[in-house]
Amino acid sequence: MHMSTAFTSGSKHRIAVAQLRSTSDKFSNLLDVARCAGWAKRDGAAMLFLPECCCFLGESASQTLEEADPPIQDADILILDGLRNIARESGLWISAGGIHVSGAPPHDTADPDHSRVYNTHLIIDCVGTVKCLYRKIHLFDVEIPGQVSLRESATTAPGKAVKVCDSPIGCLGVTICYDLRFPEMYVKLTTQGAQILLVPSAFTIPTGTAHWHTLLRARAIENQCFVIAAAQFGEHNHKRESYGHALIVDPWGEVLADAGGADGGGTVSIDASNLVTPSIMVQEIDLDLVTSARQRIPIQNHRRAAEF
Ligand SMILES: O=C(O)CNC(=O)[C@H](CS)NC(=O)CCC(=O)C(=O)O
Repeated sequence: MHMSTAFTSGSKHRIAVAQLRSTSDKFSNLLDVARCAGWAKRDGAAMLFLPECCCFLGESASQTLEEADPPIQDADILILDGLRNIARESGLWISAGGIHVSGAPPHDTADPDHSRVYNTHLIIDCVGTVKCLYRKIHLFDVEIPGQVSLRESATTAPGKAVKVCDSPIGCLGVTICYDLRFPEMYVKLTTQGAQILLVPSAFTIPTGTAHWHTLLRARAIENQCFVIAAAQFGEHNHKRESYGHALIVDPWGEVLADAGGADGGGTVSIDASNLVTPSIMVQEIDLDLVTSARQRIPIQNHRRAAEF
């Protein structure tokens, strides 16, 4: 079992959670990330959380494949180097909720030219070292007629390993977006010591409107963890728009901060017309709330899954 928090001193930590409108312009996206890091540092945060597609959101499958970062061990990596430099310069730890990394196996091994990417969530420390690399396991292949049509597996190969990562703010359970709908994954992460579940996302508007808050609060309540969900918001290109509502939920299920969306509803902005990207929400979280939620209702001791 992975026990947490060699680094944490005290139970209270300031975090910054970003809401971005990323496009296929990597330099502009990295500038937005750098601005967020500057604000997070100014406001005394220890760690910055970025959404899925934080540095690139493609306009087509072929563009996503062509523009992916090369595998992590290679030298010249535009996005990873940019993120590392931002972490070093700001002294922040960074959760980069999703970047595309090439080198994944093709759909069809008989067609090796058609390779794919891994949708990769990196945890980078304050000196620029990659502390954790998680490859998205559940891929969003969903067709809701007239509303949503996305086939992530056309560009992306699934990962196979769940990951927890120690950090200065606690033990992180590292996931991405659509993983949110698979609760067994979060139980596993919590059993491995996670205190804070990360769900960086680029949710669609119809599915976000119907499910986002409920699913995030459920994962927080049933695992008695904080949930941090950085988010994409707004129009990325003529085909793609995201729901927004970057969220911070405490282990009792209370929404501590909500960045809002086109439907309003945020705790930070008064109304939807005030929403800007990039933006961050800075919030203090207290890990004692994890302990107290687990003392109040000892779910972990009552689990009987092995018996049925
Ligand atoms: O473009 C990329 O490569 C990044 N990947 C995404 O944006 C992914 C797959 S298309 N989006 C989701 O998983 C949305 C899930 C969702 O909206 C839900 O579960 O309802």
